[in-house]
Amino acid sequence: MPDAMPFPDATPARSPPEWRRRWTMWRNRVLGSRTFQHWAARLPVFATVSRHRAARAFDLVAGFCYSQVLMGAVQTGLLDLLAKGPCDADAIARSTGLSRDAATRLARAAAALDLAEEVAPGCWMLGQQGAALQSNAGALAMVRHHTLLYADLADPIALLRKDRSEPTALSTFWHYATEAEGETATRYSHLMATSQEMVAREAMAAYPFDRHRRLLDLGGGHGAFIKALAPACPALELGIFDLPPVLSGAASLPARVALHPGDFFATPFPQGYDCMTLVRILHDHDDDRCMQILRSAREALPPGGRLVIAEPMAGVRGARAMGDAYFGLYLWAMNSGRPRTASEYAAMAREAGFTRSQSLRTAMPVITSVIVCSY
Ligand SMILES: C[S@@+](CC[C@H](N)C(=O)[O-])C[C@H]1O[C@@H](n2cnc3c(N)ncnc32)[C@H](O)[C@@H]1O
Repeated sequence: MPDAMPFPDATPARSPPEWRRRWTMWRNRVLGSRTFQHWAARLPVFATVSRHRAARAFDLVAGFCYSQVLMGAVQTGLLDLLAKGPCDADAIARSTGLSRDAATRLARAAAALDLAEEVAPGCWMLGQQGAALQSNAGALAMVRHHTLLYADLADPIALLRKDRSEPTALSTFWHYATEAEGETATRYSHLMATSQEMVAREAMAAYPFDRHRRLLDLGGGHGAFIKALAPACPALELGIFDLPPVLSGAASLPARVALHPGDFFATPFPQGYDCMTLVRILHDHDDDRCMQILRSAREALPPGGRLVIAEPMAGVRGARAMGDAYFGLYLWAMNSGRPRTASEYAAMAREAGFTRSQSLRTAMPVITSVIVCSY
């Protein structure tokens, strides 16, 4: 039975202080005034800010189109093609299977978004954003995977109205991925593994895992995190806990890695590990299930042991759009889980029996934040 939880989104709403209400009303009236907008765009100091705001507003309006240009550039192989060298519209058309006109339109759109660069009239190479993305297999896998998310978001109101009561494209994918044997489990674990490298790098930079003797990665999939950790911590004994069909696909693991097939919600976690990691696990689960995982980890860890939680979190300065807008809707569409703030995790960890939680800084909170819990 799910516990009655004190944490969820149902935190009682409070009214803002009167000054805050008045100030926000006034500010919004001014910013929404056509006269103010007209003058602000022309006054020397205001002009830069106002142009920047206008561009941001347009990005919000047009963001879906930009994402589809990126999807087109990835799925047609345009980014891969441009990585090889300069191409004109005919070469792009031949390689992508588009007409010459369509190829030109896509290349120009990609150039406007810095995915491509027109290095001579009618001739394109990779742009700066394109170069960064094209070399990042994890980001490209996520872009391709977004076809499912966009299918669910085609009618966002309908998605929100369903209140997570009906299957969605994303929930079906994740459901089969964790329940099914074979091809789907492999496809899902591959997606996770390719996007794992950046997360592992950030987590390892934030926390000294080599201070431990034995580490268990809970929900470790095919072992991408463990494989990243192993060379950096040669003395660490390692283990992975995951569902049996997922673990059966794990390959090329170092000999010192023990596999523990099991289910978070039915199998006690193995004992004897002084560090456990939850990398991109908890945000996938609703609060009751999240508490079950935290309690099981607390029971299996010895006093002084550490639970390291690494995932993108909500309410992080500089990464709020990712936490609350992207993951908020992604996890809604998945019909499970929610992005949480570090203080929500600290409260949940306390409830599970941990007495200390510490948030560690990461250089790229858009990729992951890190919290360490102990008792
Ligand atoms: C989002 S993936 C994260 C994988 C990996 N930690 C990473 O960051 O790449 C979630 C992982 O949790 C595992 N998982 C999901 N439900 C589980 C359950 N009930 N018991 C054990 N593992 C589970 C999945 O098989 C998958 O490997």
